[in-house]
Amino acid sequence: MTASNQDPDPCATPEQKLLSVEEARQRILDAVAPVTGDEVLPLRSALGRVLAEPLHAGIDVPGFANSAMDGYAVRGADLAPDGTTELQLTGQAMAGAPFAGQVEAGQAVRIMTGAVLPEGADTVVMQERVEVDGDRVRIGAGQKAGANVRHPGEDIRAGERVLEAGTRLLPPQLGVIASLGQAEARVRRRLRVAFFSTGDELVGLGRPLGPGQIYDSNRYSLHAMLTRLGVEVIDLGVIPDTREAVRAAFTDAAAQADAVITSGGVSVGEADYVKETLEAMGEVDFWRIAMKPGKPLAIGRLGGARFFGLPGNPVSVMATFYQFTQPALEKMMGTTPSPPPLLQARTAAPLKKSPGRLEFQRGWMESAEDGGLQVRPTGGQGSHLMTSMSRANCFIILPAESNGVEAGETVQVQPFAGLV
Ligand SMILES: Nc1nc2c(c(=O)[nH]1)N[C@H]1C(S)=C(S)[C@@H](COP(=O)(O)OP(=O)(O)OC[C@H]3O[C@@H](n4cnc5c(N)ncnc54)[C@H](O)[C@@H]3O)O[C@H]1N2
Ligand code: MOO
Repeated sequence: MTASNQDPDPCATPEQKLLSVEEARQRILDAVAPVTGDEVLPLRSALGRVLAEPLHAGIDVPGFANSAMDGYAVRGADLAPDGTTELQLTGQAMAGAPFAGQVEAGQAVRIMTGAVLPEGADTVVMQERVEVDGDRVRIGAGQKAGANVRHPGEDIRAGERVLEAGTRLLPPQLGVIASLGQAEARVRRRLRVAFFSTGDELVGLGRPLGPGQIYDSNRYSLHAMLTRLGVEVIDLGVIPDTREAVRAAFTDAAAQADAVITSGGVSVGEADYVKETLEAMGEVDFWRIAMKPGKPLAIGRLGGARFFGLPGNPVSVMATFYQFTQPALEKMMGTTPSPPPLLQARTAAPLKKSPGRLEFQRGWMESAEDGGLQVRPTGGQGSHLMTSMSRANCFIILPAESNGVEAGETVQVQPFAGLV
């Protein structure tokens, strides 16, 4: 927090009231609703989809009492509390091939993990605790009656509501549904999201750059974020900067999508056709948010579709998508937005910041030697500098009023990714 950290914020406009990130997120969430429509899908096609109705169990899981260990099924009452117990081996129970008889007093049955617990037995002694000599089984002292048995319905009871409507079907949920023997799930229809880029400086990949031109990279990061979110991606390409082309693109997008996303053209620059067309065709608000990157944002409606006009700078696109668009799209998909948890980490390097806007700096967090979390910035923090984003695994979130952080101070971090 030295004076040298207080570089002036080039985007600071103190005369204007900026919306807080929290207020903007809440307003956007309040404005959207889940889309209607569902379909039945085989489980293998349902990854990432949202359950349209609660899922009830048709069977108990486990369906029968079974062994948690490879060992010997016995009657607990036979186990001598202080000495060795000697029993007679009378058969075997394999997973999928139950023992047909009954375990009587003084008897034991060889049993494998997952095999049905034979009638009469209520306990499994793991084989490491047992000596076998022909058909004699000797069990050491200290084995507990009732041990190593998995009970019917211990995980799921028939009739129970196992998953709520709105649950995202990820690997654990698909595993649970499969354990119930259900081959299909009723899920919400896929959300349709159209997006395109505008700007005469933008060139598609693989073409040579003319003077003042840049490659259209935002459409690729947007495509990737939308694909990971699990929506139907409608990529309308780069739209030329003419009134007719922009109008046609918006009409096309609104006709086929639930949400339309653009990047660029939402700040105070010379009026381009995006702003003009939006105002003519829909209801759109241009907001200024107290965050960096990502101050300007256009939010509204275009025909039946929701509109998200993200700022053009490449890091701003990603930061505003993660903070605003993703939660809104998740709500439209019928699920509850689940932002990554906010963690505390010690910064390994000083972090520059001017007071004014909440900042989402890009960082790399990892476990420190003392077991805590440590984070360091990944490079230049300008909203046009994508390499610092590409080397990061988290945002370092610095409060609006902060004027920088010294190495060793604790900061808030938000990881980019969870487990698949
Ligand atoms: N006088 C002011 N100027 C700016 C302000 C301000 O408050 N007053 N805000 C700045 C901030 S913050 C941002 S963010 C940008 C946002 O501007 P726009 O959303 O209008 O975006 P553009 O001007 O169209 O583009 C900004 C920047 O991003 C590049 N860009 C645009 N599209 C793409 C794309 N598809 N792929 C890669 N890069 C793209 C574009 O070339 C510009 O460099 O405004 C500041 N200015
Ligand atoms: O806020 Mo802008 O999005 O810094 O570049």
